[in-house]
Amino acid sequence: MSVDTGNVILEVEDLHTYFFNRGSTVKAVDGVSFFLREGETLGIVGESGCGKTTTSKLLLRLETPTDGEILLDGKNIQNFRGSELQDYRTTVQAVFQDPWSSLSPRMRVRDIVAEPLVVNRQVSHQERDDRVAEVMSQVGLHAEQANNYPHEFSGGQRQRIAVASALASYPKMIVLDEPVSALDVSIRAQIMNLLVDLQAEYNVSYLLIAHNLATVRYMAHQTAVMYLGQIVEYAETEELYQNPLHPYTKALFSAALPSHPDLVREEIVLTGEVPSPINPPSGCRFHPRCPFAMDQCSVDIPVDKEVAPGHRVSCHLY
Ligand SMILES: Nc1ncnc2c1ncn2[C@@H]1O[C@H](COP(=O)(O)OP(=O)(O)OP(=O)(O)O)[C@@H](O)[C@H]1O
Repeated sequence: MSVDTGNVILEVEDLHTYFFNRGSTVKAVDGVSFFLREGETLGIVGESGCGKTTTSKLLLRLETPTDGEILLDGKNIQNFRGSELQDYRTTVQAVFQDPWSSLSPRMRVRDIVAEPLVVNRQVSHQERDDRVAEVMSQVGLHAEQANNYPHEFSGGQRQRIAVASALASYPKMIVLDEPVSALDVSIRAQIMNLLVDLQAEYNVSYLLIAHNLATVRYMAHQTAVMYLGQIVEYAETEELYQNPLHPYTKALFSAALPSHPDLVREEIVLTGEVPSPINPPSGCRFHPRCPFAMDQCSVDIPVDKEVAPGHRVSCHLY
C-alpha cells in the first residue's frame, strides 16, 4: 500500500497468520496491509472471526506472522530482541475489552499503573509516584485512589485505570481492543471522550478494534473493513461512512446504523454465516453472501483499487 503522507509510525505489509490445527490451516489473517499515522486512530471493523483480534495480537507481538512485515518507525518488530524488544513493549501498549479480567486483582492500582514505567528502566519511588498521580488525574481519578485494589472500582473506573497504565510510559501507540463494549452504555461516551482527549494531549496513535460502528465513527480517522482475514475496504472514516462501496461494508452499515432521513442508502441484508477461514470461498471471499455476485466473482480474486483519493476497495464492481 502506498503511503503518501508524513508521520507514519506503523506500516503493516501483506501480513499473513495461519494457524495449523489437526491437519487443517486456519487463515486468520490473509494478506493485510495498512498504516497508522502519528496521533491518529485507525479503526478496524468486521464480524466476529474476521481476524481483528489476531491482527491486534500480531501488533502486540503475542502472535508471530506466517508472512509479511510490521514496521514501527521503519523497523521490523519481528527482529526486536533484548532491550529493543523491551522498548517495544513500552512503546506499544494495549487496553482490552474487559476491565474485570485485564487488571490483576492482587495488585494495588499504583503498581498496575506504574508497571510499564518500571519494567524497562530504573525510576525512583518519587518519580514513579509522581507519574502515577499525574496520569491518574488525567484519566479523572484521584491520586489517593492509587492505594486501592481494582475490585474497589466500578467498570468505568477500572477502564480509566487501564488507560492510565497504558499511558504511563508515554507510548507511541495503543491497541484498543473493544475498549468500551463491556461497559455500561451510559459510560461508554465518557471513556471514548477520555481516549480522544488523551490522544490529542499525548499525540499517541490508536489502533481501534471494535464491532460497534458508532464507536469507530466517533474515534477513528481512518477505517478498515475486514472480512475473512482480509481488508475489503479502507478510507477516511467519514468518507467510508457516507459512501460505503463494498457490498459487505454496505451490508454491515445497513444492519447496524440507522439510516439518516436525508441519506438514500441501499439497504443490503446480510444472509448466511461467515464461511470458515479454514477453506475460504474461491475468488472474492464474500461472493456466496453477496447480492451482486457475478460469474467472475467466484473465480477471480479482486484486487485492491483506489476509487477516490485514499478510498480503496477490493470488489469486481469497481
Ligand atoms: N490460536 C488459534 N488457533 C486456531 N484458530 C484460531 C486461533 N486464533 C484465532 N483463530 C481463528 O482465526 C479466525 C480469526 O479469529 P480472530 O479472533 O482474530 O477474529 P475476530 O475478528 O477478532 O473475532 P472476535 O470478534 O470474535 O474476537 C477465527 O476463525 C478463529 O477461530
